[in-house]
Amino acid sequence: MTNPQDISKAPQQGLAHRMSVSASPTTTFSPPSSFGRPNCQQGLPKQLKPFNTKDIKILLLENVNQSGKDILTGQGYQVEAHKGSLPEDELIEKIRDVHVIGIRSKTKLNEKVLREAKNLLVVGCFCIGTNQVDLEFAAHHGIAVFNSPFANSRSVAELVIAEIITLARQLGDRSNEMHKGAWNKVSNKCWEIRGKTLGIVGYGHIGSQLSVLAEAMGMSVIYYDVVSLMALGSAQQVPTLKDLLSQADFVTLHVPELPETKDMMSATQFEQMKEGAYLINASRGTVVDLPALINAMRSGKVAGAAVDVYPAEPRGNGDYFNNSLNGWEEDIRSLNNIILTPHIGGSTEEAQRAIGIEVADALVRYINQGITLSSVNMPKLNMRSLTLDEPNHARVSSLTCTSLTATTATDASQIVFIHQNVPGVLRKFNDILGSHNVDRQMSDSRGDVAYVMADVKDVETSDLEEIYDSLETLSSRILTRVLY
Ligand SMILES: NC(=O)C1=CN([C@@H]2O[C@H](COP(=O)(O)OP(=O)(O)OC[C@H]3O[C@@H](n4cnc5c(N)ncnc54)[C@H](O)[C@@H]3O)[C@@H](O)[C@H]2O)C=CC1
Ligand SMILES: O=C(O)C(=O)COP(=O)(O)O
Repeated sequence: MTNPQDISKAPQQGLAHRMSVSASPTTTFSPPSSFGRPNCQQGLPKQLKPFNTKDIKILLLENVNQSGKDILTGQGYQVEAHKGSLPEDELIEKIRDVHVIGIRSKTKLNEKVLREAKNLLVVGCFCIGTNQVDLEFAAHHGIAVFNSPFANSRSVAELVIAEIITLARQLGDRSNEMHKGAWNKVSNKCWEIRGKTLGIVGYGHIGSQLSVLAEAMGMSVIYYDVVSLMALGSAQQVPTLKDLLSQADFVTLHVPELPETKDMMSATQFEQMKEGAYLINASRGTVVDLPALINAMRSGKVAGAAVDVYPAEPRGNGDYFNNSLNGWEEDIRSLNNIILTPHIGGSTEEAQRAIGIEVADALVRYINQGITLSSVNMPKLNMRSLTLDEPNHARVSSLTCTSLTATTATDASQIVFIHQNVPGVLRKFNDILGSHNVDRQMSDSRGDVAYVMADVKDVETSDLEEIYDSLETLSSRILTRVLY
């Protein structure tokens, strides 16, 4: 096993001493010795960076689970981890230097921040939602984004089940009263949930899982979604949100943050709800107009609510949460029968451990081998055989976590070229590679960004550098990487 080499200092050694970097305890990825110009922001100074695993700098924010950190440090990457998110100016300062950033739902990677991320190759969202990242800007600048699409779905669904009963029985209020020494035994407006109708808005991973659990407890389930989706059990899709609101005793929201879902529940929609119905929001804070919810609760139209997500959330634990953060005039905390939780829908040991593994594995596969299979903003490509690799992760999870591991099936050098999806690029790409032994090649596009990978056999480092330099001159180029 050779020590990783800094190619910018000793490029001639890259091929002769093929890298087999310290084997990760969790993966069998082909570790790269590689070079590329991760500085993909057009117009910015070029920067040659070696990508030996120990040179990869990773910034993890928002308390990413140890399972993920272990995988990343196991690869030899430099990992800096923070418990909370960072103020934007600090984030900008730090993101300039790193190749990889791992975040959860709070850190906003908007255009302003990403523009500064001159070395950034990839973003790992250690959560489901990716609304906090400007995905298009990232793709256009060669930054792949990965998430964990369903590892915390069950946790959210279980929380919602707990909240349905808690609201129906006013458990929050009774508990608060007891904490203050007040015995208040009431049955007025406390209900069983058996036979009641649950209206699910957004029948995706979470909504459909919830549907099954709710039916098991004797509820009738209706759902509204913008696409026609197969009903699980006896659930029924309704054609409009209004239909759902007029029939549901409990309304629960499971849509992503999108322009179309902003204030999806506002004064008009609260009016359309049944008298004394309940609202649960564990999706995104922007989906509910909270002042309108407060009015609906004060008028008695809405008998209770559970809110897990807010338009503006504190940066980390210990930070004060109050109205001024969101600019509401009325204090949501003064209402009866309202459960307020600090965005904990996906916060279980099981979910966080599974997310840590899934996203860290995706990052390793991308960094080391350019595999974009589960990316949310890049064409999905892989040229390596993937194997299900359970034992590697037994250490971090005894649950159902399996991991797709890329095997080192080739001794070829790999060229990764992210480019604008315009006519003629593949011809130019193949002209550049033409005189070499191209073992395998794959390409795909997603909108106006395209991705091509090629395995090239029996090439000298000097040839790879020439290929690299030639690709860099193409006007369509977004990012070139050479992994070997
Ligand atoms: N509170 C928490 O800790 C967590 C919150 N979330 C949030 O929950 C959201 C939903 O998660 P998943 O179920 O995994 O997403 P998903 O993508 O599997 O399902 C979302 C569903 O919403 C539907 N949809 C989109 N726009 C809609 C609209 N305007 N009207 C009606 N339906 C619409 C989609 O067609 C899809 O079926 C995530 O995007 C995330 O923001 C996710 C995990 C944890
Ligand atoms: O997975 C999601 O989208 C969530 O909202 C959970 O976010 P978190 O990882 O708890 O910040």
